[in-house]
Amino acid sequence: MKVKVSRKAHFNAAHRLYRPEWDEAKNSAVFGKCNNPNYHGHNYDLVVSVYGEVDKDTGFVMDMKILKALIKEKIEDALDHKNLNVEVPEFKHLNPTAENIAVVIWNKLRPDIDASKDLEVVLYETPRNFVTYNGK
Ligand SMILES: Nc1nc2c(c(=O)[nH]1)N=C([C@H](O)[C@H](O)COP(=O)(O)OP(=O)(O)OP(=O)(O)O)CN2
Ligand SMILES: [Zn+2]
Repeated sequence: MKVKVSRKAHFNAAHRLYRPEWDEAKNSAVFGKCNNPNYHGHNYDLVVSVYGEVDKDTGFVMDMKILKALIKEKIEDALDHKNLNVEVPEFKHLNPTAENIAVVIWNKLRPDIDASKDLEVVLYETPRNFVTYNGK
């Protein structure tokens, strides 16, 4: 029997969407207000889901206590109240779009989730804009 278990998390962070090799006119045309050189912030909501067999002895797919601690250590401590472009190494040369942030989060969590389980990350950049990544 397979079940999906999910844990919500939250962080806020600043970012700027731009490509340094493009001039200001092109960055402005493509990224609009998200290209503000003084950055801007979002309250990101995150849903991390693990899908797999329910263990017969524990009744768990994965212990939520462990998932909670993992998200805190690997994601919230690394991203919360940070300027993503300036302070988070993964975005030094990677545009911190919602898509790219979701992929970075998935890659940070994957090594600590049992290989027999599927991992999915849903990241809300605004209450109405959200992206999903499952490693495929
Ligand atoms: N495919 C993507 N498109 C956009 C991204 C992104 O990460 N991936 N990011 C942005 C901006 O950073 C930001 O999300 C602003 O988006 P916008 O739709 O303008 O949202 P609002 O601030 O108006 O807030 P809503 O609550 O969603 O209306 C843009 N595009
Ligand atoms: Zn933004």
